[in-house]
Amino acid sequence: MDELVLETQQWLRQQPVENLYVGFAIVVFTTVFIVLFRCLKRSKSNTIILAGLSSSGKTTLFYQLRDGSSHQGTVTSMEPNVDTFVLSSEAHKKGKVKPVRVVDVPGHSRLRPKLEGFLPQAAGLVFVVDALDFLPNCRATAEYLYDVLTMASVVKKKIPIVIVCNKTDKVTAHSKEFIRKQLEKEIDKLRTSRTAVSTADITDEYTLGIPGQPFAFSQCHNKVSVAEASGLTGEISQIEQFIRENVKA
Ligand SMILES: Nc1nc2c(ncn2[C@@H]2O[C@H](COP(=O)(O)OP(=O)(O)OP(=O)(O)O)[C@@H](O)[C@H]2O)c(=O)[nH]1
Ligand SMILES: [Mg+2]
Repeated sequence: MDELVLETQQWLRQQPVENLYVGFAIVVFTTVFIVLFRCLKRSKSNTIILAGLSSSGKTTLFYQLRDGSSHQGTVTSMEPNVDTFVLSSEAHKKGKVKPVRVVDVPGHSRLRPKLEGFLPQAAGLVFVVDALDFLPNCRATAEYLYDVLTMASVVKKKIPIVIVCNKTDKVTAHSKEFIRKQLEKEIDKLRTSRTAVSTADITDEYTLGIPGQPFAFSQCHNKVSVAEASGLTGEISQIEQFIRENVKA
């Protein structure tokens, strides 16, 4: 060890002083660059998006995440709710807790296009499904989810998605396994009909799954998981876990 230090010192003495300055400058620049790059990367990726059909419970979940209460009596949202806050469940934690920027995109079909504007900054997307009133909305839910899964930024950035079966406080709510299977079946049907129409004119639409195999969420390039929650009673731990996995503290 000592020999190595001596050899290094000798070698350094033999070098022209300019070389040493240049070497030192390179080390400093690289360090600054790495630190800046990390800061920029981090500051970009604390956005979590809530999307899903109207009435699925996004705004209720938004308030539950922020305030720990459901603010009884939400109405259909006409504008996205955007706020940056420390999750209510983490507010008591001492030390540094990273705030999360949560965007609640209204489910009304005319307001849905606003989703695309938020996607480039998204660290994760929570797709909220009404597990109570699921069957009549199954097709519409699958269509919206299909659109989300084939959006260019979701595919290219591999944005992780959690499908949240909400309203599980009611006994008649469907299980997450049932909802997952129904959505996979419905997306499988959509895949066949949509690729038949599109091939030529829609260029930025990505095809889903593996051709010739029934569609499953596990075939997506981004991580797609399924969870349960109740925005009304505050059972949102699975959503909080998803947020913490994707917005590092
Ligand atoms: N039982 C039950 N009802 C819920 C739950 N979450 C929301 N609701 C009810 O569902 C209705 C719609 O909730 P919102 O949060 O306004 O739905 P949204 O997804 O924001 O709807 P848009 O703003 O139209 O896109 C409200 O009457 C809520 O009280 C839940 O976990 N359980
Ligand atoms: Mg709303």
